[in-house]
Amino acid sequence: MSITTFEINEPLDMHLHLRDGDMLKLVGPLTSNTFSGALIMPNLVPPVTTKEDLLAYKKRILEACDGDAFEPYMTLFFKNDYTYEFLEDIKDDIIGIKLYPAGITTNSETGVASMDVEVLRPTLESMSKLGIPLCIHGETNGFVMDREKEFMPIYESIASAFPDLKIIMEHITTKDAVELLDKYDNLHATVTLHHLLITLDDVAGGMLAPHLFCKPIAKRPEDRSALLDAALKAHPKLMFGSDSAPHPKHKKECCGCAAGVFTSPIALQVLTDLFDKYQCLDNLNAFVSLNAQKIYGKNPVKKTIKLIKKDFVVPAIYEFENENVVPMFAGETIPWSLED
Ligand SMILES: NC(=O)N[C@@H](CC(=O)O)C(=O)O
Ligand SMILES: [Zn+2]
Ligand SMILES: [Zn+2]
Repeated sequence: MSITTFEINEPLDMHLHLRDGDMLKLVGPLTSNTFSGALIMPNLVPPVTTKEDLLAYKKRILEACDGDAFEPYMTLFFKNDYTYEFLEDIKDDIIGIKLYPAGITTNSETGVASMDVEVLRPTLESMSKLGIPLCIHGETNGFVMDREKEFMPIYESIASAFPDLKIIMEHITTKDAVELLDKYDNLHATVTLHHLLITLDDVAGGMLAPHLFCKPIAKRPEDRSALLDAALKAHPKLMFGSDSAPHPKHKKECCGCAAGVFTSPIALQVLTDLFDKYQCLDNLNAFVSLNAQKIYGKNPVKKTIKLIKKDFVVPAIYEFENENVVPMFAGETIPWSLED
């Protein structure tokens, strides 16, 4: 008999871009009304690098998510000159520190210039001692389809040099990254919804699909299958991280399209559909909450989201004041809805 209702407890999105200003006011509630918590990326302009900015940003997020039982797990933008004292002082306000190689993705210009372990050693040593997890956007600046694969030796060098440092390979897109997960105890990963669904063909195989363009770019069918296998069995070192990355419509539908797929408002419905199709709904709560709770040692606010197998027509666009954003599956019908 086919399942027609499903419950997700304490859903967590462990990789999320909420932006700021009106965009934050637009997208914040689209996460906070369904998720218990989310790991908030620090790539604002300028990036979040001080305690003052971090706490002020957290306050703006909580205001935007008006009254929802929701916890933003804050991250700091990695700089190689953070002192031990600074990190010790901020450690209880953050869930981790996000490292971007300079210029590799949206608003990462002030990221690190070198991924050499010796160059990064002082900061990583402090983080390791203080128990602060390191989240990484793992791409080189090589050929676009090879950037993540080429980053694997860098993950290996950091994982082996700092065995006590918790490392999260963010938004993995390749079979290589899935395989690396099992090689080092201290390596974990997030995977997005869109990378479980699409390949490069969906982005550029026919008419160009700017709303599916993101970093890292979607890869090959064998990569998608490896990611999907790991997600469907709720591999214990893998967590859901939507990487929902809103950009206004005019920045997506133009020459020089910004990278990022906006999935927050449809993520839980489409994940339910996907896990249902493969008869793996029993593993969905682990993938979307329990694994992250264990990896990060968090005890999220109680929230049960009820889904029903009923068509939902995804809005063509979400708007607030002067901001707007086009979601994945805009204008399409998806088979699962949130219960009203
Ligand atoms: N994923 C993306 O394509 N874009 C993200 C940045 C990132 O997560 O790399 C963004 O902030 O827009
Ligand atoms: Zn990234
Ligand atoms: Zn991201």
